[in-house]
Amino acid sequence: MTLLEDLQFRGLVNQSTDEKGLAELLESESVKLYCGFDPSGDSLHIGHLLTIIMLRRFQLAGHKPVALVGGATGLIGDPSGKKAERTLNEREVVQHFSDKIRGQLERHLDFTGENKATLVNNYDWIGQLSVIDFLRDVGKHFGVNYMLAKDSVESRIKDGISFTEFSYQILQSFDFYHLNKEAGVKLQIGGSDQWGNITAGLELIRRMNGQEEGEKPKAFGFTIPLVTKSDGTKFGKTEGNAIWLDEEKTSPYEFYQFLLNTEDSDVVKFLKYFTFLNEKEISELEVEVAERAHERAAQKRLAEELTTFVHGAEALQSAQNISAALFGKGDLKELTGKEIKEGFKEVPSYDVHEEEILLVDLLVAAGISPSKRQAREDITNGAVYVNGDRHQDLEKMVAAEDKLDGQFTIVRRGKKKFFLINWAQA
Ligand SMILES: N[C@@H](Cc1ccc(O)cc1)C(=O)O
Repeated sequence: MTLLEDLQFRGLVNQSTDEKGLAELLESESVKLYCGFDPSGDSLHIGHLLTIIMLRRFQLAGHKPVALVGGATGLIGDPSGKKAERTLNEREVVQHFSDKIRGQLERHLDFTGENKATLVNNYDWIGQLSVIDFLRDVGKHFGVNYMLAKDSVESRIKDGISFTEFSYQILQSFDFYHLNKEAGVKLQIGGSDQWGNITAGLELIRRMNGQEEGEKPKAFGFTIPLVTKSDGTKFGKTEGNAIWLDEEKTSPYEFYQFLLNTEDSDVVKFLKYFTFLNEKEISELEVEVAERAHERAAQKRLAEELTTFVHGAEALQSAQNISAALFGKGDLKELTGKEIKEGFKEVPSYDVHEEEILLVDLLVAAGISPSKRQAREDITNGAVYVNGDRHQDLEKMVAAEDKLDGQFTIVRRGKKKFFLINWAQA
């Protein structure tokens, strides 16, 4: 299978310029391709992951990915796919975001070997551009009508768009021209909302090179589809929060659980999009979904592959330990302090300042049982677990031997109400 055939199989081809020409090019040489990431936040999210993985796919097929950090374009703001004008971030903030994004790209791409990835920042060339040069040398090639007809602009005319965001497409076009001329980049890829900016860049390359319309193109554009879910809700969010690649913002455990919870109706598509499993492996998992959906083999594989890709094998192991301890046969007492913190981030917690405390008193103080009477009843009924062990003794003291990692005790009431007890350092 050629790279493009593989991408077709995965459903990853949204739009492409001159598909036949591109197919020929990709089969005949090692092609430099780029994708840009604007620093509009301090982390990339799971939506960006698809384009990062795309760069990897090209790289594995022998091509050379260039990841661009939009140090300059991030100061302007891409109107593509946005319903309203953005507020500009301070320069220092964009600088800080750029550093973060660059670090993430460095983690997820491969910078070794013959067709190693490279990183660039468009501030390095756009930052130098004088307004006179920009308007004379670049702006002259853009017709205002052409610019107005782009979706990103057209959809905003009614509610208003600043000259700043209106001009964004010229900057991204200039990047493509610059990278084509200076580094031999022949292909730009991006999400489906980037089609307008990418084709504007191709037009600029053609004009700057004095080519006629219809002449053999010097460069190509390619977009991947927007990730959609069968239930119509937005992909990449849980309870309104985005799934970030930064482990401080979304822990590997949360990331793992997010993928594990993929619907049966989406999981095969996501395996195709996000993993490097081949056609045969994917169709085997497809059979699993159809015949033994409750075992969630496909979801497990998806979660494993992606957690490893983003956070590494050790983090996957941790995420699985936490999941087992919380939902399965795992042992809470085997968890490290870090794993406990990750796994119990969302459960109610309570700080104890004493060295030890009577279990009955703890249940009341921490609000686990509503009254002392109820607390006694809960214990004698066998509804109370300390670190996974049931305790029915009303005299039970929670003390040193119940402190996990010297710091935590996990109390459970009933089937799945967890509470985290923090032993405050004396
Ligand atoms: N406009 C792209 C990012 C980008 C920036 C500069 C480029 O040259 C290319 C792409 C986005 O918002 O996702």
